Amino acid sequence: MKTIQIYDTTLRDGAQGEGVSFSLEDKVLIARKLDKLGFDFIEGGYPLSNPKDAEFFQRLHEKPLENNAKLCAFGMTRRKGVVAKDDPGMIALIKAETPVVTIVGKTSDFHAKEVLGVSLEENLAMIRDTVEFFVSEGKEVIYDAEHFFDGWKANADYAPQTIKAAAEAGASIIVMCDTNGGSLPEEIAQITKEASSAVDIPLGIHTHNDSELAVANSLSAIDAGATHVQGTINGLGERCGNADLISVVANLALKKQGYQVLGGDGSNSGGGAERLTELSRYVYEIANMLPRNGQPFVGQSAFAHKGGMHVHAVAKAAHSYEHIDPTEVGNERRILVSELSGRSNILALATKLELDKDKDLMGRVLKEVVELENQGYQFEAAEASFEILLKKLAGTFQPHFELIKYHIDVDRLPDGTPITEATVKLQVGEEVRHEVAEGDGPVNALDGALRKALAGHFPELAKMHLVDYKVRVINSEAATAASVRVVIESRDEIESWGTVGVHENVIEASWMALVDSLEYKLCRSES
Ligand SMILES: CC(=O)SCCNC(=O)CCNC(=O)[C@H](O)C(C)(C)COP(=O)(O)OP(=O)(O)OC[C@H]1O[C@@H](n2cnc3c(N)ncnc32)[C@H](O)[C@@H]1OP(=O)(O)O
Ligand SMILES: CC(=O)C(=O)O
Repeated sequence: MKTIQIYDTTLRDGAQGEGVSFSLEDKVLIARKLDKLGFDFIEGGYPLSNPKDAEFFQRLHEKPLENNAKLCAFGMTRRKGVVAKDDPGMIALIKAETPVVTIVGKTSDFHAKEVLGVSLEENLAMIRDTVEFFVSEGKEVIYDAEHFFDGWKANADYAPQTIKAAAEAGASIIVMCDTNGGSLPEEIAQITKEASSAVDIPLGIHTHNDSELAVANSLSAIDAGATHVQGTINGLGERCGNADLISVVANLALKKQGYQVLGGDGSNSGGGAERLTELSRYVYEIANMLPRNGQPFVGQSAFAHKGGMHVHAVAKAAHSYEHIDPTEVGNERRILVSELSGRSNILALATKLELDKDKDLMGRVLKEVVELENQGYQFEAAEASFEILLKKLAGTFQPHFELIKYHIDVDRLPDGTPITEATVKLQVGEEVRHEVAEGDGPVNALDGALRKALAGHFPELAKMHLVDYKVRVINSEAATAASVRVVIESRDEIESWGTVGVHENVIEASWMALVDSLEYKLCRSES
């Protein structure tokens, strides 16, 4: 069984992705999470680059990681014409006080000559001096060979000299970087084999996803002998991102034979992979990014079945349309309801809700879904509305409140400020509640008034909030008389859920989606 070291660079290369910006606190939280989940190396940042990264290392020095992950500080080789110990980059790396430093250096003769503007000999000296300096300071040095594959293809005499210089100077691993992300798996395999005869220390792989091959290229290098893989959670990173470690780990733990990762036992039974979904969502949440539904293994849609024929087969044998059991990566199977559904979709959801599964009810629900989708409803992103519809048709739905009336005023002050006020009158049990609220717009005001009216009876509503509101015109040829579909996403501390409303009037469509959202929360709180 071969152990593959997993090296995470979400906090450094991941932060180089467009739209990614971690606060110091975010970085600390992510590092601790990765450590807990058994990652071998965590690259925390580039201390020369900015005070936040430098402070990150200080924070982790004061309160170190608690498990086995080694913390790495990243930097480049010494500048041309400077003695390593006097280079500000080296000084910043020493100050980071990490057990490991990761040094990026040039493999490509073009980059050395044209980009750095140094001779090929000076580039080798920069690599050698830098690695020797850190080794003499008692550091483990990981050497990231930038543009490794492109450099090797362009000059197969010079590229090996660069990694030999790092190895002879005491680096512990040479990491072959597909920096521009343009290589193919067969090239990666071939060059990895050639590199392994140039140096006798372990090889690692670091790939970018510009050709959508970062994960495949990482696996290809591992099959060709690399024992260390670098990447980021969810594939965040410069341009099109880095290899997504979620997929790399899942493939190594569950698909490929003979590899051991994240402390798993290498038995291809999920060891190390069960918390990947949790990790992926944690990083999205901290990065304040929307998760990618179609992300392999961990995305919301990774095990979502929509077509009636698929759902019919999955009910008999899940593996008929699933490559692994979703629980092996901590994900779950979802059955979607739409006009493409058959009775099997409805049956699966009724089973989940423990509803009576008579054939007649399933037929009625399916007919209603097809009819409503024809009017513009969509239940795919509105599972909570579907659940309420199912209960209504099954006769088990008990509304928690009834609308008597709502009223909305939008005024514009002389200075141009718009003011929106909503009044809601509800029957809640024996009581009539009449409340008014102001809001940023009609829906916000309506939501405020509705919650005020219900707060006394249902304090649990305080724990939920709206996270997304989408409006779509659905029969645009009818111009202003067109219907609109409103989809609202809500969440509480446990889950998120979607609801839908369709009407010619956007306020009424919003009201329908709002009411379903609150009713769903109240039903869940009772169960
Ligand atoms: C493949 C990768 O992802 S490598 C990591 C890339 N990440 C980043 O660039 C993010 C962090 N970077 C930074 O904060 C800044 O670029 C710094 C602090 C490192 C340097 O900033 P500056 O000194 O203003 O230089 P600038 O960014 O404009 O240019 C890079 C400099 O590094 C030099 N350089 C680049 N790579 C190397 C290397 N491997 N070894 C030595 N010097 C290098 C360049 O020649 C250039 O120096 P020059 O202007 O004297 O020619
Ligand atoms: C080191 C690195 O990030 C790269 O070459 O892509």
